[in-house]
Amino acid sequence: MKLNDPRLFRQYAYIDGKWTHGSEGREEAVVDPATGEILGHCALLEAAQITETVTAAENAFADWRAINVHERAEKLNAWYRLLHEHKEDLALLMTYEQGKPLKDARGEVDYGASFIQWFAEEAKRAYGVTIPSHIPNAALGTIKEPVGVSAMFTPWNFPLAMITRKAGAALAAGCTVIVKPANETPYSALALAELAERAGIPAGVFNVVTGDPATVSEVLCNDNRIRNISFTGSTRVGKLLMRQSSSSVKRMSLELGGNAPFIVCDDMDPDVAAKEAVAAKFQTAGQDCLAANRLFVHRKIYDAFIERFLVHMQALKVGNGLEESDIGPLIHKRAVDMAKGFVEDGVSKGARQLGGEGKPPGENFFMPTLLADITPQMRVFREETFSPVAGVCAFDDDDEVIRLANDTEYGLAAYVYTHDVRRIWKLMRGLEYGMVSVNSVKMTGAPIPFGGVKQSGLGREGGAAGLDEYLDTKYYCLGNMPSASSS
Ligand SMILES: NC(=O)c1ccc[n+]([C@@H]2O[C@H](COP(=O)([O-])OP(=O)(O)OC[C@H]3O[C@@H](n4cnc5c(N)ncnc54)[C@H](O)[C@@H]3O)[C@@H](O)[C@H]2O)c1
Ligand SMILES: N[C@@H](CC=O)C(=O)O
Repeated sequence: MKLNDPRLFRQYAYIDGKWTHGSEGREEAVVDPATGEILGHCALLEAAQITETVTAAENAFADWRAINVHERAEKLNAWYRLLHEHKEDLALLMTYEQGKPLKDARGEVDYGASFIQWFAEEAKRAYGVTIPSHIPNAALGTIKEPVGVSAMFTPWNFPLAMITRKAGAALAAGCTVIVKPANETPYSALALAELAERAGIPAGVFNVVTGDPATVSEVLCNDNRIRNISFTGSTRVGKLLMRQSSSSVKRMSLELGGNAPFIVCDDMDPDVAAKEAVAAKFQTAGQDCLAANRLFVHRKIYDAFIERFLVHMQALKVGNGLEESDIGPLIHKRAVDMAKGFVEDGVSKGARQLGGEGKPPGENFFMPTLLADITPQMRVFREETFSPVAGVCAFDDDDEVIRLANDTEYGLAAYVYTHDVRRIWKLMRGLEYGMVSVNSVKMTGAPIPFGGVKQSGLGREGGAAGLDEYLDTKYYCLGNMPSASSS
């Protein structure tokens, strides 16, 4: 891996401003999912080292929260600028460890950096309120205070932006942070630590620990000094962290799985809708919580839509992310086997397999596939495929499609395509999802409250709500105050 700035490639954990290996010398290989080559290693820290990290973050908290918010914002803005300055290296690191095409990796660096800048500004407006008093001669109000040391578990599909969306908010609010990146993609996180240090973020404020996920989560979830746990990943692991954290009653933000419906009404041009559906499905090889998993298309345009979808899907180039491809590898062989399982299950229950031809360019690649005529009995309908496998079925009216789309335990994001304003309103209100995007594939960004309902998660990331996840509201009552009136 040839970086312009080789110091961005770090293989040790970053604790209290120091680069640290595991105290027992244990480490794990990090593999390029496109080629299977070993890129390097990451340290497997021992439980005692995780506890020491909490101590460092706890010690740093008093000073960090006390810094004037404008000064904190200055440091965060310096970090933001460094991400842009090193965009090419960060994108390259990401493509090597995650596999996504370089153009998408560059997009993620921009996306990730935008959270840091946005929260640096938003923290200046973390206002409390004054409350007209019901108590004679009292002054009532609220102030916002940082919750304390915050631990973050982040996924391999967006190795940089899922860190900055959490850490940008937490640091801006005055919290200190411990990030545990996915073992598949530690290098983006460690490069962020290197840049945080260069930006002047003090030792102990931003820490990156690597290690066995179960060991790290056991320590962090049970430590009383950790006041907030934020996780992005599978619903299965989210539930595990909730259980582990219950002993110490922590704040929790969970961004879990999605099973996004993509609804196309009969007033749409099938080609336009199909092109958008392909864009909403195949980014990051379908390993995206926002990926359009189930396509619901009005029966009148169903066949035409499928025909155009296949044309756009088959135009996508599958290959190594370093070689101008559109679809890179899946994260590991297990994910390829999962994708095959969805196809086999659907076909065995009557779905038509469309696409998927051609020889994959490597063991971890999967050719984009559409399963037509899917039913709620199939796994592709019920589960998030997290792969380039999509399912499509026809619907006849709006009530039916709302029922079908809501027939899932998930509720993260939904897409609606129609120009009929009455249908837009009906579908938008009827869909049990945290986010509904109408006639647009792009819906995310720093200012929006990203998050789900049902088993897709708790809390919001991004926007003012994202900052609030890291702030406690303190109510004050100043009694017996000299007052011009009783309020
Ligand atoms: N929402 C997302 O952005 C997102 C991201 C990654 C994976 N996923 C989900 O994961 C599934 C497939 O990925 P997978 O096989 O790697 O899933 P997984 O559930 O085994 O792992 C998901 C992530 O959780 C972490 N993890 C596992 N055990 C943990 C623990 N005890 N404590 C803390 N973190 C732990 C892993 O390091 C990994 O990064 C997909 O179907 C998808 O639903 C979702
Ligand atoms: N694509 C999502 C991340 C989920 O996997 C986002 O934009 O935040």
